[in-house]
Amino acid sequence: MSEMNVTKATPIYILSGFLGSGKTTLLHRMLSYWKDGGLKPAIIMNEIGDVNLDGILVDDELPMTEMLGGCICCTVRGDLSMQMFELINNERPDVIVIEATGAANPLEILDAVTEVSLTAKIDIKPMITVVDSVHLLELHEAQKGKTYRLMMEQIRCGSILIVNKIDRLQGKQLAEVESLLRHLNPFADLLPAVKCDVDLDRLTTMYDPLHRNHDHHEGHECDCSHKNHETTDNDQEQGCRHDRVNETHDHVTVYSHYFQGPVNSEQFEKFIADLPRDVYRGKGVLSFSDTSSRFLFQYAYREADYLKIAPKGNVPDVVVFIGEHFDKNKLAEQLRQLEAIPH
Ligand SMILES: Nc1nc2c(ncn2[C@@H]2O[C@H](COP(=O)(O)OP(=O)(O)OP(=O)(O)O)[C@@H](O)[C@H]2O)c(=O)[nH]1
Repeated sequence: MSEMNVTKATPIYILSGFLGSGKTTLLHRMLSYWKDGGLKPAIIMNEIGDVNLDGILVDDELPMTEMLGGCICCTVRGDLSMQMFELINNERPDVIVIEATGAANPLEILDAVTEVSLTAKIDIKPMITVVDSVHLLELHEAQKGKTYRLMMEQIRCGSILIVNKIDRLQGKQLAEVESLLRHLNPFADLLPAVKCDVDLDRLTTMYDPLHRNHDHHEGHECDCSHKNHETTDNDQEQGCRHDRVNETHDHVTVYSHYFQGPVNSEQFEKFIADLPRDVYRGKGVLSFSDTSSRFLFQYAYREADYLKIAPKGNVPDVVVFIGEHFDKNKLAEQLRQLEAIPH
């Protein structure tokens, strides 16, 4: 067993939410909360532009990695693994919080973050989406455009929805926003707030950390302006897609399994072949009891791929699965059984 297998997993919080919704406001609250609790948080800030104005206000003593000039869900995505690996190894933070750009597609961020599981032991916490309640109501009225579609995506992927800026709502508008959010994402917890002032004890402990909501049929819809997406007549169609999506509130689950020891390759391949259809993505680094090399494992659309690798440093043996509604306890049990087989 490598040393990494016994080190504690670093909790990772992902803050999603549309531009100006209040992510940085929440980030500051979370950082103060952890610091007051004697913990060392680290920050990964992502900006599409080349300057990180939000970062200027972050306490100098806290480790911060700035990923500028692109969106972590697409253009600078490849850098995330390395940056997070270095942050964990060099700074040994107690917790990492990632503030994504408002234009980022949340499932793509999740996919990028799970890649880090292959090099460092991490515990991906439920995604927190900050919703600008006023902006949501406005966009919902129009029900079209990329902004609306991306906001819907961020709402669907959040396990916790912070219903922010309620000071700017009037009359029955809060009830209206809450009902809309419950309709769009019946699985999430709603936390109404002004300036993201929520109970952080609750925020950091609530919910099953491995469950999220998502409909993956939507595909990648990053709204980064630098990617030159054009607004088309299809934007009207996206309003229709939104209705379709509402019928299928799929519940995205991530399961990371850090192996205690090598497993038999044929049995592992059989386990993969028998994976439920609801598991649609897998990746990992594996040591097999019957091969001398280690392997990088990839799984997508029911195709598995194994590539011989010789990773440098303490790379854990791990597999990560992303899917909808699959029973992660069952997968965990099956993998434990594979580990228990004598070789
Ligand atoms: N009225 C009101 N304003 C708020 C609230 N929360 C945040 N703001 C303001 O909204 C603006 C944007 O807040 P940020 O926390 O920077 O939002 P963000 O999501 O990080 O913004 P980007 O980094 O541009 O994506 C700031 O001027 C905040 O002071 C709120 O509950 N009510």
